[in-house]
Amino acid sequence: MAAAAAAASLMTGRHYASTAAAGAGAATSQQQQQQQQWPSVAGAQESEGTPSSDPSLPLSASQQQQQQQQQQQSRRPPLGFVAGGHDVASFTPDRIRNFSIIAHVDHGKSTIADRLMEMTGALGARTTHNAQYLDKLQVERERGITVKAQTVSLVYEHKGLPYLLNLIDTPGHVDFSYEVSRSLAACQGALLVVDAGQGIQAQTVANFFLAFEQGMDLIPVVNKIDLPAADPRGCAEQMATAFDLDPGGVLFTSAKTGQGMEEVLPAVIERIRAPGGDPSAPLRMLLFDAFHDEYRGVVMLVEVVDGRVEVGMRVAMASTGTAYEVQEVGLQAPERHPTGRLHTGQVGYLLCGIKDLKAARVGDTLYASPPARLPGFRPAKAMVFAGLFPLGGDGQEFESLATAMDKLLLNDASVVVKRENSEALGPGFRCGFLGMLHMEIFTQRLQQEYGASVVTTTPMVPYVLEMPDGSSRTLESASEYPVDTRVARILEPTVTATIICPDGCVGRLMELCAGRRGEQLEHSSLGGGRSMLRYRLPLAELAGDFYSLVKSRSQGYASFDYEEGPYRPADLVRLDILAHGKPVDALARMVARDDAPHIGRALLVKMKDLLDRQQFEVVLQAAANGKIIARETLKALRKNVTAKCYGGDVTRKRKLLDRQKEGKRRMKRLGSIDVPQELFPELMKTR
Ligand SMILES: Nc1nc2c(ncn2[C@@H]2O[C@H](COP(=O)(O)OP(=O)(O)OP(=O)(O)O)[C@@H](O)[C@H]2O)c(=O)[nH]1
Repeated sequence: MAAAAAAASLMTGRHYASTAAAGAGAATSQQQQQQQQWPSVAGAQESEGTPSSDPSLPLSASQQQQQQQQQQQSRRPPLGFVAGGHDVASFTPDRIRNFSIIAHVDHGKSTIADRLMEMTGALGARTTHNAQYLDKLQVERERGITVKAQTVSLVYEHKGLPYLLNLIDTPGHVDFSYEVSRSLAACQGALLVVDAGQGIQAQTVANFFLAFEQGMDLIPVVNKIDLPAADPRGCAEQMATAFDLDPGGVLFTSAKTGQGMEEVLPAVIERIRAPGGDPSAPLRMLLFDAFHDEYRGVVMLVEVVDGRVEVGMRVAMASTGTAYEVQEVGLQAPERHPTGRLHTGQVGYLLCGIKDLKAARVGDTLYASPPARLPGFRPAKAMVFAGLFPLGGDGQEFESLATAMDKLLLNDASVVVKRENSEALGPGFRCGFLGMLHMEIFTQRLQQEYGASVVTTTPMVPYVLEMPDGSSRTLESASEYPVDTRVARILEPTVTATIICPDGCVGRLMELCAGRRGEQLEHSSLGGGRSMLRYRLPLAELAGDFYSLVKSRSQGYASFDYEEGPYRPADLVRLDILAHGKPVDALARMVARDDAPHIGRALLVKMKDLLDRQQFEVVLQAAANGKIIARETLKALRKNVTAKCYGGDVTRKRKLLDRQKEGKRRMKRLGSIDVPQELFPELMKTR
């Protein structure tokens, strides 16, 4: 722990102050010199900016704020230096490690990241909340899952030498493996974490292969060894067998209690190779992530592959050739910490005052003079399409949705977007997502982070239509399926799904897959009471409640992952919902021919349920390829919401009417009928 105690924070002065004291014994003379210089920086600022005042008088709020700001500035190391007194230039590639943490969902990546930050002083005595620091997005905190990869730089002293460690926390869910592969491109190694109570899960296998394909150095970690049900040795053996790793090299940790955590960073330094790259070569940087800052424009996260970047330099994007002046550059530690420059092998942020959100393309190369382009990322392939429309139909709401989308797209480059016009919902966007969860998260982030109100239409997978003349085209929206023209064949995307579960659940999960048009490929035993099932399933069947059914049929013990499979012929029809005899384009969907009658009926019943506030009679019908297969009539109904308030209690009456008005504002006009916003997610779940 001596090394950990001597480790220094990069950023927060409070932490710097405490770690500097703790590490004073180990500090080098350069460090001490640097530490001594900082108070004089503060002193200079005080003498210039602060009017002298009587120290015995209480400070006003603005004076307190000013004092706090000055204290913060005074604790900050000068530009080019990081706390601990290290010049950023002293971190030559051999003293840098860029690593990631990969694991199945919930196996403890973010908690390990938090613990490492705490150990190196990057978090210090943080008390504000218990959620993981790197899970910054509201949606991440609410759902307790990581959606975006995050980056943080740590300084850690090992065998008397300071190292700059760049840690990238990654998401675990299958829908976000695109984020994982992007983060891995900026790393040379990873901690492969497994929960000691659960062992290897489907996403552990998928992430292992992602890292393995990129030739990364892997450190196996068995986490949560404090759990009563933990089987650390068994898990280590599983990892050694499944991934052909040395069982002696497995680390055992509890990120919760801190047990074994002191071995992690020394292992990172000793077992993960330093970044390659040539410090004397012309500058080349890989842009591996970006996000929008309201005041500073586009913030780019980069790995300096060769050379060095400095404030004032001009850098150009390889894809467009557009050049920008570097305004600020620094490390994420975990907040932005300007250093004035970044050297070969370092991972940090870059501000160039870019306002055009489309100018920074993740995966692009940035250079100072044209060198060879770095390999980018494989383009993300959209597997689920859905329409996104503003809740209100006016042009202003559309514009604000468009702006919100641009900002979010910068931070989530995996979404494919094009403009769409719906007869029922007006102007909006057709978006392609990596999966269902990805779609949900994207819309939730639009609402939470950018205040956009959106209506999402029923998601659809991309079908291929083969026409009798031999031509073919991709269908991304069911309303575009030609019911009047003969289609020779419809091909649908499939996936190869892997389910790992306790032996006792196999029967129930097989039944679930068979009911979803699944074809069994493999059923094998993994030993220790666990089985592996592999199925070919139509991707469309994974929409809706599939994940939750896998979980409920295995009491939460099964894990599920999939990879893309081939396209297969399918017998499908276009299912339309008609209001007053007119198809509502936003509600069209493709379904298996045999399922059309019961899905059509279920949709009408659900709509009738949700639409009971209409003020005139509405005829609802379902049609399969243009042929009516079900019908429901919604009687005109005017609820007198104030009926209960006889006796003339005006305030109560007004409250009720206000609530009714509020309800109306959340309505969306679909052709001639008003529907509540909840209609769309409810219909999505119906099958
Ligand atoms: N008992 C115990 N619980 C732990 C340990 N590490 C993490 N946890 C808990 O496990 C849960 C999941 O931890 P996270 O760190 O969010 O897991 P994650 O892998 O980052 O999850 P995703 O980001 O969603 O993939 C949380 O409730 C943690 O408090 C540990 O060592 N012991």
